Amino acid sequence: MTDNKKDSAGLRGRSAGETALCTVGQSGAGLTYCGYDIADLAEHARFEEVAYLLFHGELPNRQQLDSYLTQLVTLRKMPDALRKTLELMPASTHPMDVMRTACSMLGTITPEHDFSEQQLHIDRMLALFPAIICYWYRYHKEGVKIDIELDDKETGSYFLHLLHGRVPKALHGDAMNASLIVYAEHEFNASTFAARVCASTLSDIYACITTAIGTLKGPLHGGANEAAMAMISQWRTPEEAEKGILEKLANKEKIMGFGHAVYRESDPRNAIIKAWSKRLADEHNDHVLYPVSARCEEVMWREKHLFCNADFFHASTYHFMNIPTPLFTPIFVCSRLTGWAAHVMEQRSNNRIIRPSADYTGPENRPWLPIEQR
Ligand SMILES: CC(=O)SCCNC(=O)CCNC(=O)[C@H](O)C(C)(C)COP(=O)(O)OP(=O)(O)OC[C@H]1O[C@@H](n2cnc3c(N)ncnc32)[C@H](O)[C@@H]1OP(=O)(O)O
Ligand SMILES: O=C([O-])CC(=O)C(=O)O
Repeated sequence: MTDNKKDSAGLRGRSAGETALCTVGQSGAGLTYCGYDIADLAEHARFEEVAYLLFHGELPNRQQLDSYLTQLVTLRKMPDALRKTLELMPASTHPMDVMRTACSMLGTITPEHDFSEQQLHIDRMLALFPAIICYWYRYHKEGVKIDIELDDKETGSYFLHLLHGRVPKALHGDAMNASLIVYAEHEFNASTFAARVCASTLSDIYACITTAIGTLKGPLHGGANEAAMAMISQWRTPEEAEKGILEKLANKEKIMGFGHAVYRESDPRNAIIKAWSKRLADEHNDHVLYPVSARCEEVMWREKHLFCNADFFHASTYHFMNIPTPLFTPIFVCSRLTGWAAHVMEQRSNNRIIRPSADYTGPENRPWLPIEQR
């Protein structure tokens, strides 16, 4: 039998290539995008500035940012065939399957013929992804065909406007902006690595992003924010939360939104998103969800030395903005698309097909056995 929990399982701790996009967990620099600290970006930048940084390696100046924002607004045009596909998908479809299918479908309508076109395709996805999920959601849940060609300049406010049918409060636009920034990029995480593997075969950009969406869906990766919401919404008081967490730990259950493959002591994004959760909890006069979440954090640290990752306080943050739980991971897609796309471009710029080896653990060579003798 294989020891499938050996230290190297899951390629943990092994370098699988180079990147100039991001550092994760280096001492003295918890998380940086192209050399900029995540705390500075989340406090001072707009998400589209960060997207530009990841795509071009440098922050835009005012004129570059303005023209990029305008370009993204002009790309908010849903092809008819995609609109019809969204209407045809069953209301019971998992929202991440909507994203995955719509991305793939977009690649049939506006295929990437040549890598020289990559930036336009990436920008089109960035412009359209919020509309894809909100159009599908509101069509199936409310029976309305929403107008997606709104003129909100920023992706986060645009998403909330599409979802709720009104211009969001500035506070909520800012919370979404910070959320999109902290989710944008994270080195060789599973979905990004999957995108790079796909890119390394010289496949097209829609194939790479579709691969990444499928990989992000799982509860051990992007799906953890929804799983965390499902968990915390069971509890009405911090005491109930403490009891519930202790029971889960006793049953050897994984607690979603805790732990990380790279960070050991804390996830630098947690302080940022937790602060947003607190601001929104105060705005809502909440005395349940935030204290319950804070108690989970305390108990997990005390019992297991496990800390909240980027997903945990996203659950309450999104909930306070009245975002339905099934849309949490699709929002992650709208953001991480920037990191995925930047990695695809980086892979393409210095490509060799990614093809590691495996340590064989199967039977020794054996003679062929005719079917009658088995
Ligand atoms: C955006 C993101 O993708 S962030 C990650 C989102 N995912 C989650 O929140 C899911 C919950 N967390 C986990 O499953 C894990 O912590 C992962 C997948 C993130 C990382 O997995 P690994 O790198 O294997 O974790 P690590 O090596 O630190 O695990 C050490 C031990 O802690 C345990 N552990 C890790 N996380 C948790 C958790 N959330 N709850 C309970 N126990 C945990 C592991 O089971 C392991 O114990 P074992 O050796 O007895 O099996
Ligand atoms: O890096 C990882 O393993 C998971 C991830 O995508 C993140 O934390 O944002």
